[in-house]
Amino acid sequence: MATRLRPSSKRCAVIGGSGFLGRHLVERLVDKGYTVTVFDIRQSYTIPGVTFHQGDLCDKQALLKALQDVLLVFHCASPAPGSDDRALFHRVNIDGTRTVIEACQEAGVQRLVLTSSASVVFEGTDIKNGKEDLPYAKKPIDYYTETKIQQEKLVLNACSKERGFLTVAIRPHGIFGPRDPQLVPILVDTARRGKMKFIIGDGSNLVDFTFVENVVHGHILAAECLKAESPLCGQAYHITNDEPVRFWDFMSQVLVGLGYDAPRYHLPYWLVYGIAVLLWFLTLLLRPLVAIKPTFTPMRVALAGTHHYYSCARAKRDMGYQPVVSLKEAITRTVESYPHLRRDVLKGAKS
Ligand SMILES: NC(=O)C1=CN([C@@H]2O[C@H](COP(=O)(O)OP(=O)(O)OC[C@H]3O[C@@H](n4cnc5c(N)ncnc54)[C@H](O)[C@@H]3O)[C@@H](O)[C@H]2O)C=CC1
Ligand SMILES: CC(C)=CCC[C@@H](C)[C@H]1CC[C@H]2C3=C(CC[C@]12C)[C@@]1(C)CCC(=O)C[C@@H]1CC3
Repeated sequence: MATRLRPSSKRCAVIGGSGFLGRHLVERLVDKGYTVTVFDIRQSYTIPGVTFHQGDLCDKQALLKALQDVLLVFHCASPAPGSDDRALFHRVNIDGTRTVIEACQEAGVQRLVLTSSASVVFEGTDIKNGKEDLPYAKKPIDYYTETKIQQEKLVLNACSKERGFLTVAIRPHGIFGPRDPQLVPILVDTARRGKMKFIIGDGSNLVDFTFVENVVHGHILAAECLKAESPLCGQAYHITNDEPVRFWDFMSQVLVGLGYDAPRYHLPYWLVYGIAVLLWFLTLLLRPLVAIKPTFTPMRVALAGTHHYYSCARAKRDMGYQPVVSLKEAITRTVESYPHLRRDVLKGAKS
């Protein structure tokens, strides 16, 4: 008679494993000796030993196939925050997460680690050293964030010691690092279009930017500490670099590192915010006629002009979290990883 081997605790699945964070997570898990299955709607790379399942997380049957013999699941899939497709956010982040939970429970998964976001408590006004007990935003800054709130609630409420299904949510903030398709590319594109000359507000607002390897470290620690008797069950944890930095200093360091000028001229915060809101209304009105994507959305202006940094004391206390890469080293490594976005290289390519 064939005997079925017990699933190994070092076998895991990463839903969204083809994305920026997901791929870094997969690489670290492989380094640490995990056997990894990736589930994603696209496959963007190959790594020996990593199995890929291409599918939509809203498809329970496809998920069930990928989750066979898996005891630990990381869920870091989401549509990109820049999308304005509300139906897609709802379908993937809310309905899809419900499907992920059901599939995990049916497949006998024991631990689910969700990548949430620190922005679930952000309403566009200052947050200084915010703790996890801040209430969810009543008026989330955009629809993406609204669906991240619902997603986090679904995952945390599904935690059940009785059923042997444990869940935890990691709330990173401002993830950056090599291969990030958002932060540095948006910044460089804005600079190249001559729109990075201005500092919104007085430039003193502190923000968390978190190096991707620290976010990965937080996820793996959470997975390894998530046990029935641990305080992590059904809880959310901020994971940051624990080094809040002036938003405009961070932007300037990246820009100057890539050969661009740092922004210099100040504009009043409320003026820019007001213009962004007006532009947003205009794009809504004109949507049936033309699709415009403004650089200055209210959300981006709020992110650029307010304090938003979070305490990771809870993660330090409950899982012994400490960032593994300092902000200084993280910025250097990130800048070095984008040689193709350097001003001299892009200029050379044009001429
Ligand atoms: N990048 C950031 O600064 C922050 C990101 N987060 C969260 O971290 C997670 C990962 O973000 P990133 O790696 O930056 O995004 P990403 O866009 O690089 O990766 C997301 C992945 O999810 C996959 N995906 C999307 N819809 C899917 C579906 N229906 N079925 C299967 N796979 C699907 C995509 O193909 C992609 O590979 C997301 O949940 C995001 O909300 C939270 C805070 C900050
Ligand atoms: C800490 C945190 C949550 C960062 C989020 C990352 C992105 C939302 C930022 C990456 C590049 C930023 C950026 C702006 C806003 C925020 C980002 C998109 C501006 C549009 C703000 C207004 C400007 O003057 C230009 C900026 C370009 C870069």
